[in-house]
Amino acid sequence: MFDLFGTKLASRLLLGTAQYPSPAILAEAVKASGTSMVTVSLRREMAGGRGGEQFWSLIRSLGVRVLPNTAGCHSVKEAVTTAKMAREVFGTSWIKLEVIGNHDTLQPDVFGLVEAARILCEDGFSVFPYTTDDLVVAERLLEAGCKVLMPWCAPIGSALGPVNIMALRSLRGHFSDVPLIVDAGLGRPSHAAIVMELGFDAVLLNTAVAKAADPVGMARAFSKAVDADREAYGSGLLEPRDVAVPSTPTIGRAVFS
Ligand SMILES: CC(=O)[C@@H](O)[C@H](O)COP(=O)(O)O
Repeated sequence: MFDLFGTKLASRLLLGTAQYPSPAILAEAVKASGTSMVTVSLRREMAGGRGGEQFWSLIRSLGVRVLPNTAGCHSVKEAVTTAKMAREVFGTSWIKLEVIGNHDTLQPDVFGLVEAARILCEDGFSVFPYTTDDLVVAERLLEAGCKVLMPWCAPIGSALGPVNIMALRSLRGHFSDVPLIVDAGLGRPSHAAIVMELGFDAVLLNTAVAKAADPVGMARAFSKAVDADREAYGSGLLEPRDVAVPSTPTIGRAVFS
């Protein structure tokens, strides 16, 4: 069980809902993933007119928690306004906060992110900030009132996997009591396995499942990797070493005369 703001989530895999080949495949992938929470972009779906309404009813029918996000927002004002609209539409004060700072890398504007996070936390939101793996930014977000952090492991949609393991390990080491969810850049189940073995609490991903040849199979594969490597982390992984250590006993050798 994964505890977030006093809410218990059965799965440590969070799933995005964009870019699936069809609504039916999205629904099947969500089921196969066993996820307890999906994220939806308020701006993208509201722009969809009637299609948007159908999308909302599909999401509601999945029976999982919804984490609205501010994807597509490039300023503090846009992000704060979108978060407030999401609170009304979904009846939740949980918000995945994105303030994009660069068009090419889609990396967060960390200055705007901290400012928007402060405004929303003061307004009673539970803010899930999509951030970089920068330690100082993480400290500022916590000071702003965030109780959970969502660092990227690589740019959104890149499928590169964890490109800076040292930074991720450092975040985990510094914030042992803060729920840490890797968000964005995961391309394969083995990438999710790596971050779960580092002790991250959960992962959020979208593109790797939605754009797979078989999104349903890939959702299931990610789910297994997340579960397996959370259990591995909790079971005490061996530290690698440079020297050989015999794994069979060296006493009681047979004596030949
Ligand atoms: C779905 C969502 O919120 C994305 O912004 C998220 O960051 C996922 O990234 P990937 O598509 O790289 O998994």
